[in-house]
Amino acid sequence: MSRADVIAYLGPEGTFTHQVANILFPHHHSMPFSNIPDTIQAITSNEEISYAVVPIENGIEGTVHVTMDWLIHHVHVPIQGEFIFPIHHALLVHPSYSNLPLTSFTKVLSHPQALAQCRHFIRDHLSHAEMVYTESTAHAAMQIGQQPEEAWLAIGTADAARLNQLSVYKQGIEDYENNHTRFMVIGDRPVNWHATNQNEKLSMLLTLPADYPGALALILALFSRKNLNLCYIQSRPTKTGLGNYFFWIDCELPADATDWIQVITEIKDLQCDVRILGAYPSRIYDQLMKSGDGHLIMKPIS
Ligand SMILES: O=C(O)C(=O)Cc1ccccc1
Repeated sequence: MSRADVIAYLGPEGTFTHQVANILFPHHHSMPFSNIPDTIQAITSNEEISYAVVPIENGIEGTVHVTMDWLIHHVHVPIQGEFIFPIHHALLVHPSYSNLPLTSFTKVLSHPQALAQCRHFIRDHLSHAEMVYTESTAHAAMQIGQQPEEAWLAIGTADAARLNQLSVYKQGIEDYENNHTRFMVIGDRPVNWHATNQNEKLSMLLTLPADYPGALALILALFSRKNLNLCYIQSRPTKTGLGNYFFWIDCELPADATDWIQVITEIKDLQCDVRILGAYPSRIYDQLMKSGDGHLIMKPIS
């Protein structure tokens, strides 16, 4: 199998990331990894893997810190694309317990992001149950499927219910209706998403010079001067000491944007360290279209 054939995703089968990998790469083989660091690391450690798909940000719970930190500190492989996907959580149960009231369940298992996105539901209906964090939602589904003697619940996808012979106790338990997660595609080669302009977003990591009052404000003004729209900014610890941060910044790149290279030069002139994390296309699930063979494909941008 050649390097370009396999997509790494946060597994096991039936995770949200698996759904995204199938939509983005319908003709590729995919391979599950048991946690986010292993999924990202697979790009450098496993020759078969050409891209890794991982969640990075959610509209309710915010940044997936482990993804961001792994890309900052451990694997220097560029971002090649982003995909925004709607997230609807289902409450999953072993079929023998599907008629029990919620008060009978002693544990609710899921990925920390999923539990956090359903916090209101859990507070209102499952405050008596112990919350158990798992590496992924499908991992939680698998665990309750393997322990039929326990009255436990999992939060995850309806796919995970089917794959683990579970029932859906309740659908759509996320706290807010408009729940989307941003997934990143990491790899060494650009993706081919039928775009006329491949680079629509730019991600970078900045380290501000020490003792330079107003450095961040000056940098943000440089983007503004070139009319580059910032869409995300997040500070993350450098892990070298309290108070030391990297700034992860995303900006939009309009079709005619050539100014960004100049902005980077100007940022560096302020004694700032800049690492480009990727210049890449961004796609939204709701704007996909069906191809001739029934697969969802990326619409060409106009
Ligand atoms: O655990 C999963 O299914 C994942 O793909 C991670 C995740 C968890 C919750 C929302 C979006 C992605």
